[in-house]
Amino acid sequence: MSKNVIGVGLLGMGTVGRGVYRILTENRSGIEQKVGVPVEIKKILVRDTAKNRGVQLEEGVLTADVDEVINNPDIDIVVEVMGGIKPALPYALKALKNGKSLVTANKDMVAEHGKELFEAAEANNSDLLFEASVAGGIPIIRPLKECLAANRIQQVIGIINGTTNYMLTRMSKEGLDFQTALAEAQALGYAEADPSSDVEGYDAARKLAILASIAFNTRVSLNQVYVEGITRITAEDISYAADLNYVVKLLGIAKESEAGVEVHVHPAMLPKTHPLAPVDDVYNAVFVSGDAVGDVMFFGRGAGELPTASAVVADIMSAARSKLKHVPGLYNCTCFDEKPVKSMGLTSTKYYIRLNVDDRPGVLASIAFVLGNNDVSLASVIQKHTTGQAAEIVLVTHRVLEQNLQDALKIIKELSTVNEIANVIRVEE
Ligand SMILES: NC(=O)C1=CN([C@@H]2O[C@H](COP(=O)(O)OP(=O)(O)OC[C@H]3O[C@@H](n4cnc5c(N)ncnc54)[C@H](OP(=O)(O)O)[C@@H]3O)[C@@H](O)[C@H]2O)C=CC1
Ligand SMILES: N[C@@H](CC=O)C(=O)O
Repeated sequence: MSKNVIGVGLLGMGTVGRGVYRILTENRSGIEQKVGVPVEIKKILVRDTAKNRGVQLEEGVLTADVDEVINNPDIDIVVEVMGGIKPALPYALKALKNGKSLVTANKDMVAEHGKELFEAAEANNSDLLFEASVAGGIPIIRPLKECLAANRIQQVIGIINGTTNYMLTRMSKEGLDFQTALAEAQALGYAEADPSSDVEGYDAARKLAILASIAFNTRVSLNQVYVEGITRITAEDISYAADLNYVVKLLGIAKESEAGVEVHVHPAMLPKTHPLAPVDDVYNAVFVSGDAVGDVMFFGRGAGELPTASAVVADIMSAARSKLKHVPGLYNCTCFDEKPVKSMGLTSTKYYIRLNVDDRPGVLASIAFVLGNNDVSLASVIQKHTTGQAAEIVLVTHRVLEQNLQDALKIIKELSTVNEIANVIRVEE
C-alpha cells in the first residue's frame, strides 16, 4: 500500500532536536517535493514536557512516554537525538525491531554498538542512518560509503570535534583561558552533555572509530583508538607552535598499510601551510586519500543546531524515500573484514618536546645523548633561560618511532637535571 505521509518521531528535543524540528517545519514544502509526500513530526520524547523549547509546538506533541514514539503505528522513522547509551540504545533497538527506520546523531551509540544496531536494522528490513554522528553538517559517512566506494582508502585525517577546535582557536587567537573557551563552546550548543568527552578526545575517538570502520571495511572499536585530549595544551605550547610556524589542532588519524590499521586521536602541530591548518572555530575538515581518487577534503561546520540537523534531516529524507520505494538497507553495514590494529608504539611521526631543566652546562648534551641512544634524532632546539637557575628547552625531533621516543622520555624524566617534561606534542607534516 502506498503511503501518503511519512511520520517521524523524535527521541530528544535539545540542540539537535530543535534544529530538526525547525528544518522540517521551515523547509516543509521543499522537503515534501523532494521526498514525494509530506514528512511530519508526530511525537517528541523529552524528560520535561513543560520546558519551553524555543519553537512553536503543536499541543500534545511532546511526551515523556517513549512508547508513544517507538510503538506508534503512525511513526515510520525514529530519530534518536538524545545522546548517551542508556536509554538511547534500548529505545533505538526497540524502534528497529518495531520496523521503524532509525536516524541518529549519536556517535557514542554507533561507535560502541554499531554491530548490534546494524543487525537489528537488517533483521527488520529497516534503515540505520547516522550521517550527523561524525563532523556535524559535513557529508562524510555517505561519501565514504558511496561516492568513494570504488577506492581502497589509504588514510582519513580530520579535525572532527567542533568544541575543541573552537576552544583551540579562541585560545590561540584571542588568548582565552581553557575554562572560558569551554564555557563559550557549551553556551553555543557545541559541547557534549559531559564536555570531558570533547576535551579528553573521546568524542573524536568515537567518530574516528566510525570513520575508520567504514573507510577500511573493518570494525574498529573505541578501545582500539589511542586517545589524548587537549587538557594539557597550554598558552606556552601554542606560542612555541606559532614561533615554529605551526598551529595546534586536535586530530583524528586513521591509516591503513600492510602492517595493519592505525587509529589515533591527539593534539598535533601542523605547519601553517597544511590544508587542515586554517580550519578554525567550530569548523571541521576531513582529508581522505584513496588509491583512485587521490586526495579529497570535506569541510564545514562540525557541530551546532542547524548544521547538525541538516545532516539528520537529509537522513530522514533518505529513510523516507526508501520506505516509500520499499528498498531498505541501502546503506547497510560494510564492515566485512577483520583487520589488525597496530599498537601506537609502532607508529612514527615528529615530536615537539618541552622540558624544564637546570640552567647548567652539559644539560642539553645529556638529553641529546639519551635521545641519540634511542634512535631519536633532533631537527631543532629552542632554549629559553627563564631564571639564572632554570631553563626551558623545546626540542623538535625528526620522524621517529613512537616506542623509541617513549623509551627515551622514560630515561630523560629520571635525569637529575631535568625538572619536568612539560609537554610532548606530535608534529604532523
Ligand atoms: N550538539 C551538537 O552540535 C551535536 C550533537 N550530536 C549528538 O546529538 C545528540 C543530541 O545532542 P544535543 O542535542 O546537543 O543534546 P541535548 O542535551 O541538547 O538534548 C538532549 C535531549 O534529549 C532529551 N533526553 C535526554 N535523556 C532523556 C531521557 N532519558 N528520556 C527522555 N528524553 C531525554 C532531553 O530532554 P529534556 O530537554 O527534557 O532534558 C533533550 O531534549 C547527542 O548524541 C550528541 O552527541 C551530534 C553532532 C553535533
Ligand atoms: N560535541 C561535538 C558535537 C558534534 O559532534 C563536537 O563538538 O564536535
